[in-house]
Amino acid sequence: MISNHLLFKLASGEVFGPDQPIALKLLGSERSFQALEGVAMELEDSLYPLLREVRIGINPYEIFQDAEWALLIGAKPRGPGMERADLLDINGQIFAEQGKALNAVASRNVKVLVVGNPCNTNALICLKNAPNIPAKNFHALTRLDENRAKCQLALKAGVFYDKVSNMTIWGNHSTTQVPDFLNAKLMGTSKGSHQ
Ligand SMILES: NC(=O)C1=CN([C@@H]2O[C@H](COP(=O)(O)OP(=O)(O)OC[C@H]3O[C@@H](n4cnc5c(N)ncnc54)[C@H](O)[C@@H]3O)[C@@H](O)[C@H]2O)C=CC1
Ligand SMILES: O=C([O-])CC(=O)C(=O)O
Repeated sequence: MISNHLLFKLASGEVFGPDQPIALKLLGSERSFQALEGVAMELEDSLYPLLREVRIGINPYEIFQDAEWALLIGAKPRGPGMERADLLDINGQIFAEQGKALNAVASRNVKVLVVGNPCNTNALICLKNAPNIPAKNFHALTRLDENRAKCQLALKAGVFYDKVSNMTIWGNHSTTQVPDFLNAKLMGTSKGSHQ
């Protein structure tokens, strides 16, 4: 679901800008390969001026060859009653394998963004399996939590969310996370002193 949204933003230039041509190499699993073929056709049908190549496959050692950016999304999502940590057994292996493949064939300066949950732990697993890529190039997608906290404060205060600033989140993308709303500011004033 997430990839389907992101791919069309990447192809249209919304992510890397209107002057940056892009080659998309899409890694799927055996089970999802038919769906992947469909997505590739939709991308080709769209004739995006910046989209120079679409390639699909299920072997990370082929798909990650010379990659400059690796957006690691493909993984199992939570089911009802599950915590993100419950996905570790299933998804952890995926990111160990993908880390090894990145280490072997990607650009030495590849930027890696791990989205699949538990994203912080998976990012660490990926990093540990890719010792030849700088650790600073690995990120876990926790921006969602900052956005979420900003939106919740804005809704509560009845203001648009551009009026919320200084909102920080600490910790994992998980139930142990601490959104620091005490230091957040609403319309430039501290939340604590705002009426
Ligand atoms: N960090 C964050 O803020 C967020 C993270 N997530 C996580 O992102 C992941 C994807 O979520 P959705 O797109 O909603 O799931 P989805 O189930 O709609 O799509 C996942 C896709 O990954 C594919 N896949 C599974 N194993 C794979 C592998 N080894 N290699 C390549 N592809 C593989 C599946 O066939 C499926 O097409 C989940 O782990 C979810 O928990 C979801 C929302 C926010
Ligand atoms: O809740 C989930 O499992 C998906 C996710 O990470 C989020 O929306 O924060």
